Amino acid sequence: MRPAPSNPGFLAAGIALTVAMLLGQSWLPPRTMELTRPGVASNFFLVGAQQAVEGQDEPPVRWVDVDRRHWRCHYRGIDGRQGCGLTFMLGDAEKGHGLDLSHFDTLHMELRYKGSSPFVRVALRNFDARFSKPEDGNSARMQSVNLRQRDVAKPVDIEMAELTVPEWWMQQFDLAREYNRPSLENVTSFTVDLPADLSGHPQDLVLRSLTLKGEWISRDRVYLGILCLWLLGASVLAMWRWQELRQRDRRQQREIDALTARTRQLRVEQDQLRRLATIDELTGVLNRRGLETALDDLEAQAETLGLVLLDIDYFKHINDRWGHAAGDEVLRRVAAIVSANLRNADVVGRWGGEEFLIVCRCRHIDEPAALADKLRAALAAGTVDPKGRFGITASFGVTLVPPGAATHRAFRRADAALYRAKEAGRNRVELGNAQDAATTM
Ligand SMILES: Nc1nc2c(ncn2[C@@H]2O[C@H](COP(=O)(O)OP(=O)(O)OP(=O)(O)O)[C@@H](O)[C@H]2O)c(=O)[nH]1
Repeated sequence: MRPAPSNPGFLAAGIALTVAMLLGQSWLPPRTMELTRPGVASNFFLVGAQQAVEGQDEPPVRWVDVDRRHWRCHYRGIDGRQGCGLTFMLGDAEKGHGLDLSHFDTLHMELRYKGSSPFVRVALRNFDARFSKPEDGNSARMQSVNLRQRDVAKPVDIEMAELTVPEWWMQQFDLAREYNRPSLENVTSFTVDLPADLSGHPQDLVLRSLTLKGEWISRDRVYLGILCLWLLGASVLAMWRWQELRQRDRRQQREIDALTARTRQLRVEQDQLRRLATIDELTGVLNRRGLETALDDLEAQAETLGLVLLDIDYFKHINDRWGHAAGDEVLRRVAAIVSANLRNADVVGRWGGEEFLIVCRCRHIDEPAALADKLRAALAAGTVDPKGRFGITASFGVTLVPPGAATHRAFRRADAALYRAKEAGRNRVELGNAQDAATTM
């Protein structure tokens, strides 16, 4: 996954985009629609009496030059308000289908007017399917603005928001208020006319241009777009960061798991090494280091201990006669027979060569002495050669370690007793000095 963009980078990009959107909106050329251009309006025609009147050469309302949209009105002998205007039909007005002009803001008009009307009216009709009827052109909502004659002397921009629904139209149709709001979504006609009593005065009008202007994208939409962009950007950034954090979290979790597994493995290996360092590889019982550690622990508990030193008789002879491998096997068997005859709390280890040391908690020398004799009998009776070619015996030196006494001195006594057992003919148990025999708890 690519890294998330930095906050300052994101901010700079957002600001640049915002400025570009605002400038782009104001630099965009305006959206225009020239209503007088051929083909834009579906039709256009004059409004007013266009029939010749008896005794007059010309009709009251007539074209002077239709291509230049130049017309004249002159009502003679007819009082009251008379029509004098030009109407453009938009869309398919007969079916009630007009044009949506809601995106236009202004109407630019160039009109040359000479006449007596103080006002020029600009009006459009919006067909509203809720109440307008195609067969009644007047039922399309009238929306108009009156411009003073001097205001149209030069080109004029009319805001579409200036259009209002005239009172006479509201009264005529008597609709609920919400139907009387101006709207430009379905405009069916556009009219420029004179809202005054024109009788007796000639009116001369040339509509040079009538242009609708608007923005391609309204400022409100640009603001909304900018807001959406910021929200989108912030959401994307937040998601990105969240993903990043999740991935970092997973990565760290994996590292922690790997470290935990490695630590566990190291602990196992350490235990194995510690065990190997204190275990005799050949026999599986403690080695001398293991025995010394066990003795230290037992010594610290300040209890009376019995030491039994075991030495296989004529072991050299076995090696010489049956080979070193047979000697190794004897050592393994002796360790197994001894271990099988001990209590859980007793400790056995190989002190060196063919010599084993047994340590047990006891109250009297009789106890280790009895244990030594039991082992002596077990070894003498046991099968130490798998092929049954020979048997073995062992000699024992037994002594006590009183609470708080040093084991190395006691060990010397046990060794001396073992020596005496060997001297006395082997396959024997000898106790340490007379002091041992007398020691009790
Ligand atoms: N196979 C084998 N032999 C060993 C091992 N360690 C020591 N020995 C042998 O044990 C023999 C001990 O011989 P000695 O000290 O003379 O004792 P012994 O033959 O048992 O005679 P006594 O103790 O007097 O009865 C030596 O030949 C050593 O080489 C071992 O791990 N494996």
